[in-house]
Amino acid sequence: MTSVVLEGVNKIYPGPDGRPAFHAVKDLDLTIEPGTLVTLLGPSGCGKTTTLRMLAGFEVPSTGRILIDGRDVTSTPVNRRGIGMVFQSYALFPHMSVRDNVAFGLKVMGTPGGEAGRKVDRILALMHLAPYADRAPAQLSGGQQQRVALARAVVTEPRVLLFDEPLSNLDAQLRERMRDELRTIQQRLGITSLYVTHDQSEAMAISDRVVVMREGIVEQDDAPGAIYARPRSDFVARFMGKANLLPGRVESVRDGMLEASVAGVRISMPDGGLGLAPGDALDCMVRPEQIAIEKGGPIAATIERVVYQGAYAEYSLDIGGKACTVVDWRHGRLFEAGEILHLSLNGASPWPLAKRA
Ligand SMILES: Nc1ncnc2c1ncn2[C@@H]1O[C@H](COP(=O)(O)OP(=O)(O)OP(=O)(O)O)[C@@H](O)[C@H]1O
Repeated sequence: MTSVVLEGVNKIYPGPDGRPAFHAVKDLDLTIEPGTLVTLLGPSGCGKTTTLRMLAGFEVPSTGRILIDGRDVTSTPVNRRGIGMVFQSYALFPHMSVRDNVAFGLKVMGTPGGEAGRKVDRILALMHLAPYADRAPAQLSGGQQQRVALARAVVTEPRVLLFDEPLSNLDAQLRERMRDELRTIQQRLGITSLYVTHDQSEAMAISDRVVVMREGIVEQDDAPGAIYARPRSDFVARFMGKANLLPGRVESVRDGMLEASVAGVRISMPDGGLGLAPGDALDCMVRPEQIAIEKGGPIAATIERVVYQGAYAEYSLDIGGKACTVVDWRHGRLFEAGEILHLSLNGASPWPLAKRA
């Protein structure tokens, strides 16, 4: 299995006059361990696609190196990097059958007919595409077309697979199914992969590691669970889902844990490496699903807005002038705007986000 390393990579795009104009990727260090899938996640324009295109070979880094299996490929042409790609637009050949689309890369590589046929058949079966082998792409659904695009990318046994928002053209339900299929295939074949998306739930579901980018800089590079539970910045906390930032004050710090008074309740949490000391003010992050609505709970909150979501209800609350969101699926009835709820942080895993002045 293949490793990928981007080392001190910068990309500065030239302006119309040819002079350096836009710093799209800044001092990027990124390692993709063999067989794993790493996702670049971030808002539009943060440099995800530029990074992917540099790894593919479509863009040349302004400075820095790209290594595949320890070999410097920074100036190796696209077709010699052993990379397979899956895009948002499936980019299938419309006049060719599914089988010929999938076989195309093998043909270009000069794989002998018999061997190519066997490889194509194996991939078509693996991807449940065998019944459609003789159809044209236009006779397939969007999901099936994307599966053909994936089959075409993996049949040549690339060392690295790149995905650029591959599911964006699919409707929500199909997107979820394809996401799971894609992950299963990637893991089964053990192909080292880089995946680009701006959808946080897709990133969480599919990745071994998530790299959150903002304005060309890596904000955090971590396992999905760690990024969600222990974000390193306000930006990451909010990008990964709804986050309540509750003000508090540090009471004590010991052995990597701190005790703080948050919304009038004493709770303990990791110190988050923030160098906090007793008396410091802090912002403490608590995810909405970690706050329990509980009779006799110590925090009183007024409901401002209710959004019913079927499986759960989302409540926008006011806690002494501070906005807070809670989700609830335990109670049979919906609470209403204006009602007072009592909340408990028992069972929550709060996380200190920032020291406040
Ligand atoms: N060829 C180019 N010349 C100049 N600037 C560019 C060029 N390509 C991209 N950029 C700029 O670089 C920044 C990063 O672009 P990039 O496509 O990598 O972002 P992205 O995170 O993939 O965004 P999106 O999710 O919208 O695709 C953007 O501000 C973009 O305008």
